[in-house]
Amino acid sequence: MANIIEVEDLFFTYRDGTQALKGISLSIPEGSRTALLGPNGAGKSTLLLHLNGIYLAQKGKVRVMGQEVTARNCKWVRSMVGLVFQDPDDQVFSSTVWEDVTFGPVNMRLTADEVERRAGEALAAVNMEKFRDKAPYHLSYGQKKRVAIAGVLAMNPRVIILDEPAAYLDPRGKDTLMEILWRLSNNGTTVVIATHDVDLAAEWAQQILVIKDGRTLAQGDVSILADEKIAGEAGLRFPVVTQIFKHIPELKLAAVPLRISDAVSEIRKVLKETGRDR
Ligand SMILES: Nc1ncnc2c1ncn2[C@@H]1O[C@H](COP(=O)(O)OP(=O)(O)OP(=O)(O)O)[C@@H](O)[C@H]1O
Repeated sequence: MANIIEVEDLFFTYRDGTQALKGISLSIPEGSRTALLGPNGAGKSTLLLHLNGIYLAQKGKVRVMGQEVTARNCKWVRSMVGLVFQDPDDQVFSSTVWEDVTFGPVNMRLTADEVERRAGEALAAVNMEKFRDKAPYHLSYGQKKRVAIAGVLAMNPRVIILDEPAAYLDPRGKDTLMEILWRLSNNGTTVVIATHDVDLAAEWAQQILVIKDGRTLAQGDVSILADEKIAGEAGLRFPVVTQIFKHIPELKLAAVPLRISDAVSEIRKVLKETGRDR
C-alpha cells in the first residue's frame, strides 16, 4: 500500500518557545485505519494541524499524496485531508446545520447542484438529515460532533483525521461514531484518529502510532499496544482484554489478545482443547 501521508523529521516550535515537535517521522498508508496515541502534551494535535496544512513545517517535510505541503498548495491539502477538531464548538459556527455543512463545498466553488448533493450525502452519512434546518447551538454535543464530521465529509477528502473523536460522547454516541468511522474506512477513505482510548484503538485500528515528547516512539500493528516497554515509556495502559489475559498465564495462549473478538476465539479454542465446548 502506498503512503498517502509522509512526515519526515518535522520540527515545530510555538511562538512562546514551546518545542512541540522535535524531529517526528511517520507514514500513513492509503486506505488504512490509524490510531495516534501518546500522553498529554506529546504533540498529537500539533502534528494533526500539520497533516492538513493549517500549520506549515518550520523544519522537515510533510507530504500528502506525494506533494510536499507548502503555503502554495495548503488549500488543496485542506480539501484532500479533512480535520475534525476535538471540540465541535471550534468547528461548527453557522446559523443552521445546512449552512454549516455547505460551507466547505461553497468555498470550493462547486456548482449549486454539487453542493446540494454533497451536503445531503454527508448529513445522511452521519444520520443528521432531519436536523438540517436546526441551529447547531441547539444541538447536543454528540449531534454537533456529527455535524462537524458531515462538514468535513462534504469536502470529499481522501483522508479524514479526527482529534479525540469519542471524547465526551455517551456510549450510544460513541457506537454511532464508530459505525461512521468503519463505514468511511470500508468505502476506502484513509482514517486517522488521535485518542487516549487504548481499547478503542485496539478494536478499530490497523496501524498504531505512539508519539512522545514530539517524536515517534513506535509505529506498527496493534501488537504495539501489548508491548510493556512501549506502554511504560508512553504512559499507556494495556487494553482491558489484554490485562485480563495477562493475569491468566496458565491459559498458555500463543499471543495475548487485544480485541474482544480475538479473546472470544482464544477462549473457545481452550474450551475445545479441554473438552468443555459442549
Ligand atoms: N498555541 C500554543 N502555544 C504554545 N504552546 C502550545 C500551543 N498549543 C500547544 N502547545 C504546547 O505544545 C505541546 C504539544 O501540545 P499538543 O496539544 O500538540 O499535545 P497533545 O499530544 O495533543 O496533547 P493532549 O493529549 O493533551 O491533547 C505541549 O507542550 C503544549 O503545551
